[in-house]
Amino acid sequence: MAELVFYSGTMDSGKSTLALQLDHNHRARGRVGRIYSSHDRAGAATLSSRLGLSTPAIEVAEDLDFWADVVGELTGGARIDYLVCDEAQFYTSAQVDQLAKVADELAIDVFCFGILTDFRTQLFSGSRRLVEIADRVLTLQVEALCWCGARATHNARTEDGEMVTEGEVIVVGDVEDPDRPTPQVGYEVLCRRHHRKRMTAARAKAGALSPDVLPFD
Ligand SMILES: Nc1ncnc2c1ncn2[C@@H]1O[C@H](COP(=O)(O)OP(=O)(O)O)[C@@H](O)[C@H]1O
Ligand SMILES: Cc1cn([C@H]2C[C@H](O)[C@@H](COP(=O)(O)O)O2)c(=O)[nH]c1=O
Repeated sequence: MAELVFYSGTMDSGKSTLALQLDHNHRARGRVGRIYSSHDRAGAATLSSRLGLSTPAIEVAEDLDFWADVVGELTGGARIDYLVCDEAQFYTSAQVDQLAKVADELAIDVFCFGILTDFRTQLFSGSRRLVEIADRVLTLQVEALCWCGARATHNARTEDGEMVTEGEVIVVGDVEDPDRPTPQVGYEVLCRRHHRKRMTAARAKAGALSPDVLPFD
């Protein structure tokens, strides 16, 4: 039985690396895959990892129909054993339904990778649908860490180091180096406690300059 699997984790938790590794392992055993991504940081029609590896991919625009795309390829004589779908949070709910149909009706394994929630802590459309209908939802084992050392569970958007909670849902970007002098729009992974308090690494550093007074709130 083919499966629809959702690998999820915060930004910078190794999802794209795992997607590339999974594709490599399947290809090494003679299986044929089809790779999709959406709004990758390295540009359109690419699946890239921060470890430096990347591969061409089919760009998933809002009007891409996975079912039609895969059936078209098969009808043209291509072989497809599995799909790798990165940045799946950006897919529409209907596209995730199409992926489920591909798994169920065409016996093609579908491996999706993506973040669960946006910078406002709300589920992305694609992730919501995947949580609802995937056969398995797996959390990545390599945990990204908050600046305090706790497991990072939230993706914060920052402007000049300050966390923001309003704006467009999709803004392609990267996790910032907190030591960069004047970062513009970027992302930082935080634990829930520090996301609630809007305490980014930059703010924590600024706060450390004033003496600690009990209670530490
Ligand atoms: N220089 C490095 N050395 C070792 N590991 C690194 C290095 N740079 C990045 N990584 C690893 O790569 C992970 C990010 O991989 P990536 O696949 O791009 O993440 P995601 O797709 O989840 O955003 C980091 O969490 C870290 O484990
Ligand atoms: C939280 C959040 C993220 N994004 C963007 C930023 C990146 O381009 C991708 C996540 O990629 P990664 O491989 O998991 O690091 O998503 C966004 O557009 N909106 C958000 O709220």
